[in-house]
Amino acid sequence: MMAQAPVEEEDCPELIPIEDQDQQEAGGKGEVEPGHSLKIPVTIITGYLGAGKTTLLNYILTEQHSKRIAVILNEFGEGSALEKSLAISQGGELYEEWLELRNGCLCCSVKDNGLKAIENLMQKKGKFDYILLETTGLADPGAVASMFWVDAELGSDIYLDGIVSVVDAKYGQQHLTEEKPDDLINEATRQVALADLIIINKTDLISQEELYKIRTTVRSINGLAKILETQRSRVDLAEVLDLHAFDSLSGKSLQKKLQHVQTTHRHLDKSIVTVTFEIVGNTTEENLNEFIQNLLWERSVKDKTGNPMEVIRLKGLVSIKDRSHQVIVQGVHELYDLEETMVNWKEDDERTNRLVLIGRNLDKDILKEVFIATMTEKQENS
Ligand SMILES: Nc1nc2c(ncn2[C@@H]2O[C@H](COP(=O)(O)OP(=O)(O)OP(=O)(O)O)[C@@H](O)[C@H]2O)c(=O)[nH]1
Ligand SMILES: [Zn+2]
Repeated sequence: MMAQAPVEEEDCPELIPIEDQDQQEAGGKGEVEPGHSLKIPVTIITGYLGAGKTTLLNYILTEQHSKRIAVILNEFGEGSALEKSLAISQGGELYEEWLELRNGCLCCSVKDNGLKAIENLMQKKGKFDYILLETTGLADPGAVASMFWVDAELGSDIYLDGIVSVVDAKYGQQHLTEEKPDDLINEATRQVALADLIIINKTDLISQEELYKIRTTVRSINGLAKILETQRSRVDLAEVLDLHAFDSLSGKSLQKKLQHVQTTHRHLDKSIVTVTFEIVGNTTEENLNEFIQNLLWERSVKDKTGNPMEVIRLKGLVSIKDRSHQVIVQGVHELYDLEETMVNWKEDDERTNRLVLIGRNLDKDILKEVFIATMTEKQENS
């Protein structure tokens, strides 16, 4: 599975074992559940060709001195290249090591091998504190994300922290509106739709008006992600790292965010949009699973003209009957996950379900109806 390039041992400093205790106390802020901090976050950095992904990586590596970061340049989907370059920063130093991954199929076979390769590397070199993964400009980050989004029960040492999407301020508009054959969603749009954080980079190259335009386009696709504007991908690292976008730790912040989701009405039926709704009451785990599976797996939920709704990303906080805590719902492509948050419903709280869906052919009214129907149907039965 794993092959090393000839130049290795002499050039590469060995990683020093982490002083677990100190590290956790320094970085943990006490809000991390036990066990969780032992896992290593992976941030996926995506964005169209030349948008500024590598610039962002380099910026993070030079700014960040307290963490040992492994950088993975992911060439999935680029020809038949099986080798992945891996650079590890230790106090700013960079060195390279080649990993060979079999990546015949993007979604499935890479999944295990990719993780295994990183885990092997950790065994050999000691643990990293953080993993940054740059996808190619044409990658579908959803496929890459599913590779890392594995259940805690599977015992992986790694967890998906967030998806960061870099948008080229100058050419982004063009990339995002490009039409693909066969009604496919273009890569740039998919990358924006899936992002937890969007960085509009190269703002030095455009006017205020153009900036407004690209920001509006980005926002209309993804109404949930935070948007930053940068030159040379210079960002506040706290905005990029440790987002916990995929786990229950984001429960509190998501609650706030969900109240400020921006949704736009667009007439182009092919466009990717963000839809959000809130329904008062309780659902059950069974109902909720059914609702999500109908959307993501069966594709049986249709819009007014009979087109199946296509969901790229799904997020929500829901109230499940007889559960004291709010439950977070996460979906990327066909993968989804329900997880109890640490936020509990107070006695006099009104129990509600707030969902955000990003995708195409999404009709809010129909979605609401379907959600409500599933709730009441089962209530009658029980
Ligand atoms: N003018 C300007 N140029 C930038 C900025 N950020 C990055 N660049 C330049 O844009 C080019 C592409 O940047 P990269 O960071 O390599 O972009 P990338 O997304 O990693 O590109 P690929 O991996 O090839 O898809 C480089 O020449 C950068 O120096 C910026 O804010 N303004
Ligand atoms: Zn790059």
